[in-house]
Amino acid sequence: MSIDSTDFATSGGTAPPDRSTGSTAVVIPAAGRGVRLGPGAPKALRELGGAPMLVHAVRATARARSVTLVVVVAPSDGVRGVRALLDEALLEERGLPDIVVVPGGETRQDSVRLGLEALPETIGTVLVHDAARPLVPADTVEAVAAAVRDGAPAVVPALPVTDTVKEVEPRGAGRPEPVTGTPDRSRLRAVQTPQGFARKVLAEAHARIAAEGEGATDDAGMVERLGVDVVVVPGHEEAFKVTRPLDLVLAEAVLARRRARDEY
Ligand SMILES: Nc1ccn([C@@H]2O[C@H](COP(=O)(O)OP(=O)(O)OP(=O)(O)O)[C@@H](O)[C@H]2O)c(=O)n1
Ligand SMILES: C[C@](O)(CO)[C@H](O)COP(=O)(O)O
Repeated sequence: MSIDSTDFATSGGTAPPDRSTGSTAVVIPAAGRGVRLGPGAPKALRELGGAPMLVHAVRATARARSVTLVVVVAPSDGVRGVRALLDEALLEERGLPDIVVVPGGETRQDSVRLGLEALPETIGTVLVHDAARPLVPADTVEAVAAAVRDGAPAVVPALPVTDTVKEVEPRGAGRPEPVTGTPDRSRLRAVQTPQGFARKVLAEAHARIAAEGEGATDDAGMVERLGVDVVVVPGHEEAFKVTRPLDLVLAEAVLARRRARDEY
C-alpha cells in the first residue's frame, strides 16, 4: 500500500482523507509476557477483580458506541484458550461488536502489525489499545475515535507529567547517573492508549518502519516517523497501564470503587 504522508498532515493545509465509509475497529495487543509484573500467567490473562485483565480491556473498548470490531492479539500458543475465555466471559453481554482472536508476535510492534493484517477492508479507523490498560473508560475510547473521524490522522490520549523529569547519561541499574538536562515539564505528556489512527496511515507506518528494521514503543511513535501530524487529547487517570505489581493493587482498588458505586 502506498500513501503520501502529506495527505494526512493537519497543519499543512491539506484536506483530511475521506474516511466516510470506514467503520471503527480496536486492535488489542495482548501477547506480552508481563515480565515486569513478575512470575505468573501472561499479563493479559492475570486476574483483576475475578476476571482476566484482557476481558476488562475488551469490555471497555467494545462498549464504545462506534466500535464495530475488536481484534484481540493473543500469545501465539494461546489463541484457542483466549477465544474460549472471551466467549465465556462475555456470553451475557448484549450488543457487543464482533470479536476475533489472532496470534501475536515477539514484540508489541509485531503483535499490532499482525492485528492490523486481520482487519477487513471496511475498517477506516483503527484504535490500538493495550490489554494492560484494563480500566480505560469507554468515554475516553469514544473521544479518541471521534477525533480521528473528525479528520485527525493520529490521536493520542495523554496526561500532563506530574513528576519533574531528568535526562541522564545511562549507567545501568543501581549506579549513579550524571544528569544531562531537565526538560520543561509543561511541554511533556505521558501517553496512554487507545491511540487512534486513520487505518491507512497506521498500516503504512507499520509496514515501512518494520521494513527499515526500526521500532517505537508506541504506535504514534511509528506514525511520527512518517512525518504525519499526531495530536494529543485528554487521557484519563484510570487508563493507567498495569506494568509492575503495585499497579495491580491500584487497579483492584479502582475496580472495587467502581463496583461499590455501581459504575461497572
Ligand atoms: N510481544 C508482545 C508484547 C507486548 N504485547 C502487549 O502490549 C501491551 C503493552 O505492553 P507491556 O505493558 O509492555 O506488556 P508486556 O510486554 O507484557 O510487559 P513486560 O515488558 O513487562 O514483559 C500489553 O497489552 C501486551 O500484552 C503484545 O501484544 N505482544
Ligand atoms: C503503548 C504504551 O502503552 C503507551 O504508553 C507504551 O508505550 C507501551 O510500552 P511499554 O514500554 O511496553 O510499557
